[in-house]
Amino acid sequence: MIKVAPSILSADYVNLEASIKKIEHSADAIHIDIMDGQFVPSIAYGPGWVKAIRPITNLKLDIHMMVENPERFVKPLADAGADIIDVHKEATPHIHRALQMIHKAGCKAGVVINPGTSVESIRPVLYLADQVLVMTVNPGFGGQKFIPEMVNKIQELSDLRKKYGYKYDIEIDGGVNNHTVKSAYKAGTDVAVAGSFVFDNPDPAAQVRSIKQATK
Ligand SMILES: O=C(CO)[C@H](O)[C@H](O)COP(=O)(O)O
Ligand SMILES: [Fe+2]
Repeated sequence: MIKVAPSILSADYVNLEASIKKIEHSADAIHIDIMDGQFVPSIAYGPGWVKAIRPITNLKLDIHMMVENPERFVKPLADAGADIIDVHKEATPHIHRALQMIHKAGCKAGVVINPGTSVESIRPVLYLADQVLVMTVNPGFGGQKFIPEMVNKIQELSDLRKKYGYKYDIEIDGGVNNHTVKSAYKAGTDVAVAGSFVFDNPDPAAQVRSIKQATK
């Protein structure tokens, strides 16, 4: 069964703790999107939020940095209590160094690729990755439509993992619901991020369970 990391980009910002408590027993991690208004048009969250969220849940915190030169925020995020830090290949000329910095800071390291970026382009750093996040929408906003063509990349990553014994988890983010998750799971996805499908509903925990149920 797939693991689910609800994205709090779609949660109730004023009652964030209550939103988190609703999914705490059905989810496997919390996905926190950090947006800088440069790499993506929106602005969202930051290390201060991670620090505030850390003590209110035991769930792992999966931090998706949509930030130019993400190296700047690795240490502040690790100090704030991040478990996994995901950096975009497109956001730095030094993706290898960024992943090394994340490990040095004591966190798991994720590499993220946009819909327009190939698996081939991150081949040289796959041996360093604890997670590969395949964007299934263009980053920056919740509530967009899943791009089915991205499933080929999941298959490619799954094949490479098998062939070379890599240890990364494959995560997807964007437009995930209890239908779109099916083909992605079949191709080898381990973790599904879901924002609007989970939180734009009066029963977020049931939504998380329905994603899991769809992959049983
Ligand atoms: O990184 C993201 C957008 O850039 C998000 O994680 C986003 O919250 C996904 O939302 P949805 O499940 O509604 O597509
Ligand atoms: Fe995300």
